[in-house]
Amino acid sequence: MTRTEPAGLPLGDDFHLYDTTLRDGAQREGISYSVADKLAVARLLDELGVGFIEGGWPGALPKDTEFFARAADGELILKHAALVAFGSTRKAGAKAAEDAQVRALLDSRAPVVTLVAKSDRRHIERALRVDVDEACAMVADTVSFLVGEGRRVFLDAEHFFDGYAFDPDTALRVLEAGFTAGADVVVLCDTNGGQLPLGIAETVREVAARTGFRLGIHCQDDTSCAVANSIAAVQAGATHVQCTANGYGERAGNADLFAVTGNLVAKLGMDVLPTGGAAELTRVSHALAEIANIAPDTHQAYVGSSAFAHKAGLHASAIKVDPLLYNHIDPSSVGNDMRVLVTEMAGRASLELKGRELGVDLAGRPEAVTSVVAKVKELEAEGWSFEAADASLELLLRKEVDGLAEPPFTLESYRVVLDHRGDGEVISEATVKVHVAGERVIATAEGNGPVHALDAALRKALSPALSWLDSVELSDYKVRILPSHPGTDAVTRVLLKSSDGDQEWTTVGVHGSIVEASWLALCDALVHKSMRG
Ligand SMILES: CC(=O)SCCNC(=O)CCNC(=O)[C@H](O)C(C)(C)COP(=O)(O)OP(=O)(O)OC[C@H]1O[C@@H](n2cnc3c(N)ncnc32)[C@H](O)[C@@H]1OP(=O)(O)O
Ligand SMILES: CC(=O)C(=O)O
Repeated sequence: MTRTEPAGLPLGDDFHLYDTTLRDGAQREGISYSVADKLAVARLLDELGVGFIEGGWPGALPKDTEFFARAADGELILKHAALVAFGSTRKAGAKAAEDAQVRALLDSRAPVVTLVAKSDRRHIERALRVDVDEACAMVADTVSFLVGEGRRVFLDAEHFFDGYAFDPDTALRVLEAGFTAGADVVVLCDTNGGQLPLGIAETVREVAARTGFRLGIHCQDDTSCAVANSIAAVQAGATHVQCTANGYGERAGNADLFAVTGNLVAKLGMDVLPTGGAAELTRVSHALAEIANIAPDTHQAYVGSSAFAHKAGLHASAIKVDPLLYNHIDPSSVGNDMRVLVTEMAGRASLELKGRELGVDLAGRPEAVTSVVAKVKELEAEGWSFEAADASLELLLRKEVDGLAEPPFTLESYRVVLDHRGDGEVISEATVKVHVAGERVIATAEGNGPVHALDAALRKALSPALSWLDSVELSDYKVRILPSHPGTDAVTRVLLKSSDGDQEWTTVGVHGSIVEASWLALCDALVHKSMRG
């Protein structure tokens, strides 16, 4: 097969890790990147070491036009990646050289252009409203024009898998039109995301055998198989894989860059990132979630904060022997950490591992371990939850193991009243009576709610004696009402996150009253701080 070679651009790269967060990822409902966001995303992806960053569609979206202009004017210096402009082939019946959208791709000054082309005959005839000859001419004309202008061109064959199943000859003719005109890679797209891995692998293998073209893969996630489909395509011979950060994308999203990369590196042994890049996966995933303003998915494979969190006691007992017995990889190889959760599902091994993490020496203390495990199970049955409240768990553990030092204060009583005034304002007032530094102190304070008032009164009572108190702030407060079991009342669980500027710690309180549940969590927070110093 003869073809026009792109002028002066490298073709020797064996495998392409291609990111389209800034174009296809931005098609996710709820994402709207500013130009500054786009530049920040591109810098992070480049730091990670992807080979190609698709920056958007210049000429179609003003923000994307500006992004490419600012990038080319020096605001984006890429060390690893090449910047890619995305756009469609020329319009039917026109000339590529005169098509405004095609010219905008050149004007973007991006060294690489990815063109989207329809390869399903039904789309060609019904959406483009042209015949297959004209569809192929649109591809060939646009590719050869851009290659002639010195651009490296990739061709995204939209709806390829559906189109190939419906009419393989048409689908292959579109690929051939692109490849012979000089496209470096023809990318088989599962645009509707309806494929499954075995079918993808079979088609990729068959197309590779029939054409000999360099193939890429682009999978949407409508069957929740985009990552599996992408990996299957690579195993079947694709050497260019398109993904988006955290799987952001139209509808159900795209293949997640972090899972795809994790699999390529850890499972297939492919060096698709520069040295040290894999260990950056978790950091970059979270940083990109921050820019997209989407909370990270804690259960995301490889990079989620729960991806290596173990709750089951049986897992912990094996992990104690060797962490790899229950982890599919070393979490640090992708920049993540293993965590052991102590809950009602814990066994002795879970607590021993947690003890190591918290710095509590449990060696030679089997009775204490057994007793704390039993206590945790008992409390969790009543509605307590320690998996997110390490500080309360540590207090429980230390009390059993070495007996806690004297708490910094003891409570004699507290009282909270709610005052609904004539003008509609609701004020809470709390009085606490505590013993601190050998004295009995009574303090009263107001707050905008009962817990706020109680916290304020306690601080007023304690701060003359406890110098560190002012540094402690409540940084998060979560309340959950737990449904009652037959014959019991509902209980309230409060999780309190505290911070002293250096560290954060979480405590838990459970009671039928939200005020008492909050008080228990608040006391644990202060006792924990005084113990840690
Ligand atoms: C599978 C994907 O995700 S591909 C990426 C899709 N991304 C986007 O669509 C986001 C950016 N899109 C846009 O800003 C606009 O849709 C634009 C600027 C591209 C086009 O806007 P408009 O000119 O108003 O046209 P509209 O969006 O209604 O329709 C698209 C036109 O492109 C044509 N078209 C669609 N695909 C192709 C293609 N591969 N090659 C050439 N023309 C195409 C359609 O037939 C239609 O032509 P018509 O106007 O003659 O009916
Ligand atoms: C190109 C693309 O985004 C798709 O076919 O899904």
